[in-house]
Amino acid sequence: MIASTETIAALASGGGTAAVALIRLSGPQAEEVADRACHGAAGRSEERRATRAKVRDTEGRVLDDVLLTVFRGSRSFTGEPVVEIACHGGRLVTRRVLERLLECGARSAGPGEFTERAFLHGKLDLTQAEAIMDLISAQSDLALRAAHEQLEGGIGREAVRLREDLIGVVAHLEAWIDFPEEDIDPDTGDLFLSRVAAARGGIAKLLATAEQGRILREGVRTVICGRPNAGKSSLLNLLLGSERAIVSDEAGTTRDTIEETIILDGVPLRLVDTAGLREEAGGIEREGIRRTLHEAGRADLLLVVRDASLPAAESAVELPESNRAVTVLNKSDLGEHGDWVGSDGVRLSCNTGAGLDQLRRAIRESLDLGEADWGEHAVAINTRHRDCLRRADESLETAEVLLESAAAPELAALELRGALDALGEIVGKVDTEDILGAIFSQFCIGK
Ligand SMILES: Nc1nc2c(ncn2[C@@H]2O[C@H](COP(=O)(O)OP(=O)(O)OP(=O)(O)O)[C@@H](O)[C@H]2O)c(=O)[nH]1
Ligand SMILES: [K+]
Ligand SMILES: [Mg+2]
Repeated sequence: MIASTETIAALASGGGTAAVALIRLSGPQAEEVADRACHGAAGRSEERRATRAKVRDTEGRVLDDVLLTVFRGSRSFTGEPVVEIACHGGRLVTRRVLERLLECGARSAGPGEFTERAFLHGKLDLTQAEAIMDLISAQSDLALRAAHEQLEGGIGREAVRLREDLIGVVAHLEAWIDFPEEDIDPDTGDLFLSRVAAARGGIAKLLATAEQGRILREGVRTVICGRPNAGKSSLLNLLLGSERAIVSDEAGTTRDTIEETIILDGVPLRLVDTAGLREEAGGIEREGIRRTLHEAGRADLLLVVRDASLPAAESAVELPESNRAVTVLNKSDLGEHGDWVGSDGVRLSCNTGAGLDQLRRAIRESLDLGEADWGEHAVAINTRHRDCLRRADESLETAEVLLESAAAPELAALELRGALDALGEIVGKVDTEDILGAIFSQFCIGK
């Protein structure tokens, strides 16, 4: 545990005008600082009980009437003394109260400093600290749920469990290297291998949630593309429920990409309307088409819109390969051209809205993102976790090869330690103490 010497202060609530704002003080002098600003009110107040007080300037004039809550000892969010001050939420009044606290001995907190202190005091692991950010920035109910599960330690626990299993393996292997005369089971080699394989299985499971994690945090990049006048902008507007993009019967209306986010069954979709694709375009339109192809190339999902009242050849488009694409056969209200009979695709009319439910279902199915599919693993890793897990897995893979050949157990042990470090990074812990602890408790070597 690391004791901070400075007391930090910052506005914990949003910066706009509101009825109430929350200012947080944290550090060894939190109570003294509040007492100086409020003439002893913090010291007189009961712990974890909101108490009325007045914040006063140097001349004793009242700056604001506030509610103080004092958290003594380590029973606080940061794990150190904290005073929370609920003041009136005007911009000027919050600024004056905060300035007064700085005059009384606090310093301005840096970004994330309260959470960092909570981590340093062992109140949170790194994944939980990250979950706080996810929680605040969640755009959908599903993202919120994932953030809550991560905050409750879902990912951290799994990383710690994997790591503890491996600590046992390293301890065993190192004991075997250091004390070859000790009784070693002839099956030990196989046992090592099976435990490493089990750890890799656990890592693979977590890694499999990376894509979901990205989608929850960033949304599904959904690019609407097709020939001019197929009804792409009409589709964007229909999905949004507002007339965001210009719709007209003039081919080439949309020149630049337009982006908007919708939530579909708890999953954010970042919809991108694009310029229609056609060969004969020139000038600005050609630049628009270049952008369309660029967007299509980095899409998670393509919505390929075709005017089904026309012959198929008139709405054909060449697009980058995509494993996720939904074909929309638009303008179904005009009657379907014979070319389309029996072909796949969602029949839709942007004019009447007929087929919208089917389209929503088709999108959901193409993404495997139904709420039910997520039930078991609402926790989804972020890119930092993914990088740590990949490194851990690479080390384990090398260790497996070394263990199989039984040629260099020292190198295998080194690789395993590399994996432990990478897993430890996920929760923010890297040390060797626990390996030593495991050796002594399990093997009684010193006897
Ligand atoms: N009848 C009918 N007309 C539609 C439907 N959807 C779009 N339209 C019409 O088709 C024309 C083109 O629609 P847009 O949404 O501008 O088409 P777009 O694909 O965005 O066209 P560009 O931006 O020029 O590439 C407009 O006149 C729309 O009113 C539909 O479902 N039925
Ligand atoms: K158009
Ligand atoms: Mg358009």
